[in-house]
Amino acid sequence: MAVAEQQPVATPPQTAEARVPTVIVDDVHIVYKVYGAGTGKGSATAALGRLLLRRGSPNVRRVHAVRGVSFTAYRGEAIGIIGSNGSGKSTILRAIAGLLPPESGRIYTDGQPSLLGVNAALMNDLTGSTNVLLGGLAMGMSQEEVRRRHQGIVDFSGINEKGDFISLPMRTYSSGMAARLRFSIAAAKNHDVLMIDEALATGDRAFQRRSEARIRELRKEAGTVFLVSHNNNSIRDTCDRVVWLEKGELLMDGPTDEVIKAYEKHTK
Ligand SMILES: Nc1ncnc2c1ncn2[C@@H]1O[C@H](COP(=O)(O)OP(=O)(O)OP(=O)(O)O)[C@@H](O)[C@H]1O
Repeated sequence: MAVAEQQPVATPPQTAEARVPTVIVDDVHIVYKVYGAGTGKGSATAALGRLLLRRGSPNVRRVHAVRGVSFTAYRGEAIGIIGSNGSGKSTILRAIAGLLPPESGRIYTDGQPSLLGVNAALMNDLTGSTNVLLGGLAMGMSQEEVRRRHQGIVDFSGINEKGDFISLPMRTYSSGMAARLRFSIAAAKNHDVLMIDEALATGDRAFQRRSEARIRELRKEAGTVFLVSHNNNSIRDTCDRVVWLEKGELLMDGPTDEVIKAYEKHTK
């Protein structure tokens, strides 16, 4: 329309130029398929019969864990992901990390997202020290770089505060100690997108403070940090934005205080 064409083109707000998207989650659905979940017989003969008749297994159960979730994360943001047990928080992180394919919808990422989960694989029979080396190499550091950063990583983890534990096998560590070492190895590198699943919950207050400070640094270095946690204080201290999932759906996405207030009201 002629009138519309004469309208001046609106200039985007200043901040829009500075905001670089790092992760775009667009109407994502994630479905787990659980095999052998039914009550039918699981015998080899029955399976062969199904193969011959070209029928699927009757025992596949579908768990629709994430339902139509959309949001965009920007460089320099720390985003908390909250919600009750089983609401889909870990699932969405695993999908952003590329470990789970969405059933439908799309996920775009800029740079390589790293998922630091409580289950991140370190070798239990190897010493903490060797795990620092292997973990550093696995993240793409050179041997020289890992050697240079080794002491810093050990100090950050606080593993040696009560004796020389770093030279003992990881299986001698408590779950909290192991989680602290995992976080310390991962946080030694600058990440484009770092996703942390509950790792902070296991450390003591001093370690939590160090981790929160490191997360702030990572953000300054232009990364994006996602933090899944049941600890609202951790989220408050670290994140400026929060995404609230419930039963796989996005209930709220906004400034930390607003979303946590609504969540606390909901859970009371
Ligand atoms: N490997 C799996 N196979 C089948 N279903 C799964 C699997 N992992 C998770 N689920 C289901 O997907 C849903 C979401 O689980 P998810 O672990 O993402 O939740 P969460 O919000 O991280 O929970 P929590 O706070 O307890 O860690 C749940 O219903 C769960 O039972």
